Amino acid sequence: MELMFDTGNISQIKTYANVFPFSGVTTNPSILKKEGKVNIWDHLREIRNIIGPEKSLHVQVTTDRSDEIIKEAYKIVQQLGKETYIKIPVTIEGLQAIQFLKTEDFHITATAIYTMAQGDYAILAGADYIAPYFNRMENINIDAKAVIRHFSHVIQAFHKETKIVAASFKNMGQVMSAFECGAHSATVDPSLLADSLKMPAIQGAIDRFKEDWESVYGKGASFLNL
Ligand SMILES: O=P(O)(O)OC[C@H]1O[C@](O)(CO)[C@@H](O)[C@@H]1O
Repeated sequence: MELMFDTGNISQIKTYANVFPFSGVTTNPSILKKEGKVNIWDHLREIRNIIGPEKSLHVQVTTDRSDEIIKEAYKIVQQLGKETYIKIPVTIEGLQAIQFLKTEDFHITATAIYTMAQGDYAILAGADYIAPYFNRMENINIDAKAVIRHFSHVIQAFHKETKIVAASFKNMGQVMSAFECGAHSATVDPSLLADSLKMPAIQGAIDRFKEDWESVYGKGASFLNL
């Protein structure tokens, strides 16, 4: 089970990097748009520096033709390191690029996945991760859970190495459902993760512990001053 941060925001990554046990950072052009017209290589290098060498960084290509996608992949690894995951939408051109890049030992995250067929092609092409779009599938009445269960079954039944990084979440219920259906990983906006710890019931329980403790040992008492 893995959690990834679905953000390109430096301060958000810094804030939550020491809070959540995360495995990597995923970006796409829409996520990076939110940062404005930054120097993109400096920005992505800074993300890499913050998360360190062990965690994965997923960067999406911005072109459509397979030859351009391949060139972009080379440029991305030249700028950010060979361990960078190249995110490629599963289209005819994208699939062609994925197959080629796997022969060159690139790390690939196949993305923009709405259907079982798209994911299956990417698994067969040797993608390291496939990213099914949970919320976007639900928005158009595709059964996201069935799609993820299908990928999980295919990967296990045919002994494939591909991992499912479920993506496009609008609430934590969707994230938990994705894991229950067999996703290995989920990429989530860190503020959604933080919100899941801010429930009034959690704070209520903590307040009660404090109240009980202080009723015996006095206000402000803790193991530090007893
Ligand atoms: O529907 P949304 O929130 O735009 O999400 C699209 C998803 O696509 C991805 O690019 C897939 O990895 C994620 O970064 C993102 O979660």
